[in-house]
Amino acid sequence: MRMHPVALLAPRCARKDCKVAGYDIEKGTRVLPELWETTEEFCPDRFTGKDIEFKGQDCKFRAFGAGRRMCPGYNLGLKVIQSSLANLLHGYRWKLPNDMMPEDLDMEEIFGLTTPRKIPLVAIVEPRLPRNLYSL
Ligand code: HEM
Repeated sequence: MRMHPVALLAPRCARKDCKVAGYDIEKGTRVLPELWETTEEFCPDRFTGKDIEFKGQDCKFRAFGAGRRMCPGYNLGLKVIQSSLANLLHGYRWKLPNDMMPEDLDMEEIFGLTTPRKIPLVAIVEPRLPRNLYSL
C-alpha cells in the first residue's frame, strides 16, 4: 500500500503563512516530510518492531492519510483486504502465465486519484480445495 496505494494522497496546502517544526511555511506551499530512506526498496522489515501508528498520528505510514481528513473507512478497509486476500490465497493456487516470473511484471500505474495498473494483471488460478467448499 506504500508503493502502489489504492488512492494517491490528497496533498495539503498551507492556507496562511505559518511555522512548522521551526520552518517558515508560506501560504500556498505544499509540504511532504522526508521520513524514510531507500524509499524505492520493498522492505516490509522496516516496520518490524517499530511502534508506528497508522491511525492518523504518525506520518510514517499514510496509506489512509493523516489528520482530521484521514480515511474514515480505514478499519473496514483493513478487514476487507485481510479477509479477501486470505480467502484468495487459501482457496486458490496462483501463477503467472507462460512461465513469467514476478520480477517480469510491469508495475507501472496510471496517474490519477486512484492508481490502477497500466498493464492489467493476468494470472492463472486453480482451485486447491474440494469442489463442494466453493458453493455457498
Ligand atoms: C484499503 C482501503 C482504503 C484505503 C487505502 C483508503 C485510503 C484513503 C485515503 C488515502 C484517503 C485520503 C485521506 C487524506 O486526505 O488524508 C481516504 C479518504 C476517504 N476514505 Fe478511504 N480508503 C480505504 C477504504 C475506505 C472505505 C472502506 C471507506 C468507506 C466505507 C472509505 C471512505 C473514505 C472517505 C469518505 C474519505 C474522505 C475523508 C475526508 O475527506 O474527510 N475509505 N481514503
